[in-house]
Amino acid sequence: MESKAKTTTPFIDKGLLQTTELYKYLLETSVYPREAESLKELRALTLSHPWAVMGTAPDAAQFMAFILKLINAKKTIEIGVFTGYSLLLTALTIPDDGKITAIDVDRSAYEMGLPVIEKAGVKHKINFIESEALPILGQLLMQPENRGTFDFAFVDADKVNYTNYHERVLELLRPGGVVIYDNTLWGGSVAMPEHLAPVRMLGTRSDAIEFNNYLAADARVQISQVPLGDGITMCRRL
Ligand SMILES: C[S@@+](CC[C@H](N)C(=O)[O-])C[C@H]1O[C@@H](n2cnc3c(N)ncnc32)[C@H](O)[C@@H]1O
Repeated sequence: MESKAKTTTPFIDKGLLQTTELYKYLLETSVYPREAESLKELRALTLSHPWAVMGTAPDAAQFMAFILKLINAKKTIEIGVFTGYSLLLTALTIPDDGKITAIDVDRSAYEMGLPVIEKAGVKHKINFIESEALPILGQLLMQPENRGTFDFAFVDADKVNYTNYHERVLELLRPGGVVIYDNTLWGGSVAMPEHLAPVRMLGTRSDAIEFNNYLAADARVQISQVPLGDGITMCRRL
């Protein structure tokens, strides 16, 4: 009888980030020494928020700044602002006449980081919209001047909607534009057997697994899964 066992593609194990020490080394050697003072301040301020863990990881953010510069991003959108670490990073990186449409249901967290953003002199680049993201994306798409005009998007909100965001963001991006999704490895739980994954992670774990498979099969984008922070997936619109 034919075996039903799942075949695995042979692979060479180059998984490097196996220890907390290695992650600390990466942060302390390459990330913190190059992190802007205002970003350090915002990160420190955010530690007093009960959901501080939600802030974008500085190593992933540093990579995001690299991409923003590489593609000369000027018109960007962010879904999921929280206290504004990734927002401030984007605002510091794009040119002075660049614009960020930033959407979050929670204005209070944004307001916590706002004094740091103001002090950094980049608030004029930000249009913060307090709302559920999907209706705003729908409104943006109704205006023809927005379609295919965004250089960059960062999506870091409710994972259950990532597929919905992807469909809309792709219509906003210009060809060659980039969207980055955060938390696509969800604490490593995507590769754990379900019974071993912490119960509190199960819902988002299955959202992330579904979304990762969906992106892997999406011929409209070039993708790269980058194991920085909590896992980010970079997609370039073809
Ligand atoms: C992981 S945090 C974002 C972290 C942020 N990028 C940073 O660097 O600190 C997720 C944010 O998404 C927001 N959010 C969750 N669901 C949302 C939705 N449906 N529409 C808009 N924002 C949402 C939450 O209020 C929260 O502030």
